[in-house]
Amino acid sequence: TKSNGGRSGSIVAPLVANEEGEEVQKIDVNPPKGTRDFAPEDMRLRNWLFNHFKEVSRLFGYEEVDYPVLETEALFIRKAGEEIRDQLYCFEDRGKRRVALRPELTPSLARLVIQKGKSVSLPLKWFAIGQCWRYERMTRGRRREHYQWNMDIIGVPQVTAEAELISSIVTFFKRIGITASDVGFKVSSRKVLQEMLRKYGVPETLFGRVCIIIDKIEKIPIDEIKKELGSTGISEDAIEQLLQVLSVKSLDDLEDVLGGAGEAIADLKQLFSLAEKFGYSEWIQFDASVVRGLAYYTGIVFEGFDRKGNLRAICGGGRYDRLLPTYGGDDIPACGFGFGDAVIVELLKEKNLLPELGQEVENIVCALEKDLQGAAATVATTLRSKGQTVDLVLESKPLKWVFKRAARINARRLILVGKTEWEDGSVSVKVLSSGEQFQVKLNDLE
Ligand SMILES: CC(=O)Nc1cnc2ccccc2c1
Repeated sequence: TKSNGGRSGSIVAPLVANEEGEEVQKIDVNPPKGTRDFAPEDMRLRNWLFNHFKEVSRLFGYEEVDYPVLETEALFIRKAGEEIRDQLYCFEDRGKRRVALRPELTPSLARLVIQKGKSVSLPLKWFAIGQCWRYERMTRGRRREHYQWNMDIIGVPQVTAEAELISSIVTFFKRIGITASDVGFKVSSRKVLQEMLRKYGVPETLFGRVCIIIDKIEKIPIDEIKKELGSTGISEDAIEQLLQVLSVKSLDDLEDVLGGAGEAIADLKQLFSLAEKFGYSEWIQFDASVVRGLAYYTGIVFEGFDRKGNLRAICGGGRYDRLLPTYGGDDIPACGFGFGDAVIVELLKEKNLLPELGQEVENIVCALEKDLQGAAATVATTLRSKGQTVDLVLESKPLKWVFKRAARINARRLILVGKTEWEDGSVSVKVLSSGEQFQVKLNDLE
């Protein structure tokens, strides 16, 4: 294979002749850089995963929504220095409009909630599974698209909302065989930072930016973090105190630093007590260093991690009470999470929990001679009308070929349409697992 993954891009593609004998460029049959095809086997795994997402969302009473993958660029323009902004897949369309492929779903949710206005009654519990995009300049071979499952609760200010969201993710993990010894949730609240910044007189307007810088605490050297914080105008002393509070190991220690009166402590205590009631205490731990990399979070934030520490965050979410007003919407509280389709598959591979999903067809129907092709079509249609899945052999093929195909598509039964049987409306059936063979009237076949 060529160094560029077989892409014809820069290397001159071989010339091939078309029907008219003209020399044409062989097209690049690979999908665009950073994107994936879903051939049948991949699509079966994707559907298995998404069906679990949907089943959990239904269990929790959430309604499915969706939005265009294309949005105005303005929906995602935030000045907090987020990576998601630097990698926005944006362009000018033919109408000279600035547009973008969505990098996440939450802004679209906010837009739709505002659009619906008074016509919807709160609280709203919505879920979506949508493809999200990013454009990385020097793509490090990283993907430019992934699918995200989102669940959001709009209109509930209490921490019971965040507690329920975490419960839905725990429910999902349990369904696919992931346990609390495989993964956990780091939980904190951005109100910790908010209260610290207030204590040091740092203007609220810097809140988002400070969070984004601190989210990089494990990705870039601490001196770089301090430098970036300093460049926002925060004093050295305040920076020291901030970083100090982020290394606090327990809620009690946090209470010593913040005092017991603040909302951060109250929220976190309530969340941990609700975790008990939801039955997922063993899944969550307080971790003051969790801030998440999206500017709009304002309260509880959480992220799912693999306890072996080999993988990036599995999922993440939190409260975003100020997002709707930033788009000119009413002051409606909200919280939600995003769960990508990539890391979870890596985790399942590591745990050997990937399901074995083969094609499943009940019947393969085949005419034993050319002029019975119509009869075979009738047999297939009769079975299909009874809800039976049928692979109809569409051209005359030797029996050997039919048996091979039957095995490949994992058919349960082979239905042969032969001349003599068909004269009295019968077909012959071969159960492929047992080899059992019998004749039956078509109308008695189910
Ligand atoms: C592990 C992975 O595929 N991450 C990923 C892939 N594509 C994205 C596209 C948009 C935003 C975030 C993305 C994140």
